[in-house]
Amino acid sequence: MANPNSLPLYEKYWYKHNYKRVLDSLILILLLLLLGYRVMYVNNYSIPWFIALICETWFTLSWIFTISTQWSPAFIKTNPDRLLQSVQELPAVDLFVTTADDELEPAIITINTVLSLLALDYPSHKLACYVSDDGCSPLIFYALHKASKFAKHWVPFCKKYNVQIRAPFRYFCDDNDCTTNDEEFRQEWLQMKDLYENLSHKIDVDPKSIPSLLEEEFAVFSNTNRTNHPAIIKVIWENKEMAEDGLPHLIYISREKRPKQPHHFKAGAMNVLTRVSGLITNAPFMLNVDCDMFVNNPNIVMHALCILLDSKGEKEVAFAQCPQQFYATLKDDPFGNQMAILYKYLGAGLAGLQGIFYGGTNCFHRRKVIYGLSPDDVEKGNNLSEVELKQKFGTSKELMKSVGHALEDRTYSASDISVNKAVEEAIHVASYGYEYGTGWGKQVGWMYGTMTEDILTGLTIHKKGWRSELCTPDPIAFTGCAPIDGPTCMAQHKRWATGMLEIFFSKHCPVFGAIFDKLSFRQFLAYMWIMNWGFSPVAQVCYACLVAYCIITNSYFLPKDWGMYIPTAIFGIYKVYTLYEYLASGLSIKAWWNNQRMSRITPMNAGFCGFITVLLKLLGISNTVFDITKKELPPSRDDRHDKNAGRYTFNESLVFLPGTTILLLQLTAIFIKLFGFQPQGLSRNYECGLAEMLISVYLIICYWPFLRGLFETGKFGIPLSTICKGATLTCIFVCLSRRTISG
Ligand SMILES: O=c1ccn([C@@H]2O[C@H](COP(=O)(O)OP(=O)(O)O[C@H]3O[C@H](CO)[C@@H](O)[C@H](O)[C@H]3O)[C@@H](O)[C@H]2O)c(=O)[nH]1
Ligand SMILES: [Mn+2]
Repeated sequence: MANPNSLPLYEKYWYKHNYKRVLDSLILILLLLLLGYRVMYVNNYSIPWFIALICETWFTLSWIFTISTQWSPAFIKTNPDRLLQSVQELPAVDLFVTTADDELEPAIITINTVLSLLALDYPSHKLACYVSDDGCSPLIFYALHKASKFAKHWVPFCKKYNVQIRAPFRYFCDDNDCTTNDEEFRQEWLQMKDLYENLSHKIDVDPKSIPSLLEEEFAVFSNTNRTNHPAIIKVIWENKEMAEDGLPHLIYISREKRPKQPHHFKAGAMNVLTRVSGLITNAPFMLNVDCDMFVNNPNIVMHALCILLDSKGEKEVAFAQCPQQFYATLKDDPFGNQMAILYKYLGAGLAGLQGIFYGGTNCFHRRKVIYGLSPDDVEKGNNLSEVELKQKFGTSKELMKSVGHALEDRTYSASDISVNKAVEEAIHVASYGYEYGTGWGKQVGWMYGTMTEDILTGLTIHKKGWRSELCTPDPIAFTGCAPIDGPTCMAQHKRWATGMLEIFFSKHCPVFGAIFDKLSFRQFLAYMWIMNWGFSPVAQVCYACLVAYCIITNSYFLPKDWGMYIPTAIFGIYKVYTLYEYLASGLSIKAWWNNQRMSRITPMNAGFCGFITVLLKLLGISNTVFDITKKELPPSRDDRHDKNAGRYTFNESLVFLPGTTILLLQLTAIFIKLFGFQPQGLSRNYECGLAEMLISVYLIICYWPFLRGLFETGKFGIPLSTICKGATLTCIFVCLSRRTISG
């Protein structure tokens, strides 16, 4: 407990962005004006008019979500030096890492993340690292084994020389040579580099050869495969003496999986981690990271605890989320997925509301909040009866006891813990049947039913009235890898769009949260902003089709007289304004343009497919799955200058079909117009004008990577089958459009 009289452990400051408010409002006024104009003047009750009205109304709503979210940005400053004075004893923190596939998530990446966690600047006996492996991979287990041996040298080295980047692959990457005169350091540095290279060679093995390498340890992995195996929990390293400068416990967990039994993807893995750690260390705080997100600021636990242990924060703040940032990124953000501007404005905007969304990784949670406690319950403590505990948390007596402890803020003392004894019970709570009929995934833990368990879990917490904080120390807390190819970016975005819609069409919909629960109104609008990742693609696709339709049928949907100034002004102001934001953040014009064009490409392909996927799910035709994002080590120095780095790539996936179709449609429309194949005979006032043509050309420019893809082969080309499907859809569209006017 923090001393209530001490100085605040963190303070909040507000940005002054008056110019931004003026521009945001100006665009909103223009959008409303456009809607007004449409209703008053271009009102011809035609289909294009109606579709345009709906799309533009949606764009206006989207803009309201956006400006409300970024209206009052804030940031916080943490004071870790005050922390030690204000608490008697630092609390324990459990560290969770999830991995699920040793091919898409190479073992070397996972162990680097683990090593960076083991080397955190925090008393080691207060930390315990749990790695959940949903792939049940002996390779990951073997690599962790080897990594824990290396850690015995690595962790003291980092602490002795106060190394900042404690993931060895980044520390020893080829831009980072040892250039010091300190001979002792040089020697140790070289030795460490050698040890690390040795480690990476050792784990770079054929997974099939692992059994012989692990011998008796391997017995548990025999006859297992990733979808059919019992729970495996192995203590790889135990800090038996509970030494402050030793190594934290390191525990490997692969929860039980059986064919056809739902396992709820990452959320399921997180719940097993929560239960298993509850039995072993039961720390009041839990940090969770994805396997690629290593620690970039070794002091981060202290910063996060400033928020969570502050006398005010303790009562109000449920979790401290650090931004997702990326290392060794491609220059100028060619895939528009580095999210720098997003965090800067929308992240800060959320920080000024009820709080940042939970992002699935880089987040410090309070265990009791994950166990379902609301701010009102805090004073009361654990008021659950045994029956309720059993109903919510399952039948394990040991677990119920540990939950009771957590809810009452009573922590285990070091002597309570016998890691090996707890493992037996842990295997029980990691079995697939354990959750059956309990509250896991519904009332407590990470929430089920969506591909974006992070947003839903955060929403459930905010709905109870908790707040959250964005923790942005310098240097930044964690960095990970951003996808560097077209298909991976699309798959990731499609999953997000799908997940948002799954939440929206469930009983967890933020609308109910605002009406019946304690979601503040503007936080609700912020959640709508992110839910819109699933809806706005539909409006965008309709608009794009509408443009082509008008050109093909020689009709119009945009104003012809002075009214044309309204959309022109919206477009112009928006472009200049976003460009300014990029330049002011030190980003390039190219980065701005890449993001502009990707904000047309990604939603219209991945987002639109996400929408269709959810539609199919709602109709009961198919179910949604979590496609894991491929993680790659950053390219070496030579490959980085490869001229193809950052070029858009494609694969056979249907996710590229909407974009291909839209491009072909625009090309066909322009062709029809240029060669005069449009139907004639309408009065000039009703004909398709320049404006429709310009939008169509703009879309083609945005789709430049696809246009190139039409003529390329290999991974840079759009597969012929996708082109054929796109062409067929285009023909159907053109024929149907013509029908509407002749018929
Ligand atoms: O069945 C599964 C599937 C995934 N994971 C893990 O979940 C994490 C996130 O998966 P990833 O493929 O890296 O997804 P991203 O798109 O990079 O993840 C973002 O979006 C996810 C929600 O869609 C969040 O869970 C993540 O934290 C957030 O970083 C990884 O560590 C995986 O190993 C599992 O443990 N079990
Ligand atoms: Mn990721």
